[in-house]
Amino acid sequence: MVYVSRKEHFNAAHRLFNPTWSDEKNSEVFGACANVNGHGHNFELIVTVKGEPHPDTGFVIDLKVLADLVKTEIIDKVDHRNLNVDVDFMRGKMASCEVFVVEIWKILDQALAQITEARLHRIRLYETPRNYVDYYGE
Ligand SMILES: Nc1nc2c(c(=O)[nH]1)N=C([C@H](O)[C@H](O)COP(=O)(O)OP(=O)(O)OP(=O)(O)O)CN2
Repeated sequence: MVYVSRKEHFNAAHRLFNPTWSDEKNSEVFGACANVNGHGHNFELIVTVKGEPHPDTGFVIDLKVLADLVKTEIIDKVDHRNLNVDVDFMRGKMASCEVFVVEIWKILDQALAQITEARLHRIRLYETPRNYVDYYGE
């Protein structure tokens, strides 16, 4: 089994708040991340796919194919957007990295299954250079 990864970059804004809570409680729990007009991040998304190298190509997946898939399925939908208001698959959800990475997984897992036998292994999402989350589909 070989693990192949592609890293992409995007900018997006979000606001962390729970609409069922008061402004005071949101500020208490989320601090400045609950500010009404949101805040932005330079995200890094690392998508790792696993599989056996194909005997003819030596590829688990053509990295150009993986790059195009991540771009069309995710980056084009989130880059320079507000996750709370502009991104269909995040509408009505908490815009935390944890929730975001699970939604990204659902989309990529389904899209990959249509083009290859290689499987999604991990999605790593950096929100800042020091904060990141990993999701393995479990
Ligand atoms: N479990 C989570 N905690 C937090 C999330 C999240 O998505 N999941 N998000 C945030 C904020 O959106 C943001 O990431 C906070 O940034 P900040 O604290 O400024 O982090 P930095 O790495 O830029 O700065 P440090 O000073 O190094 O912490 C908050 N929590």
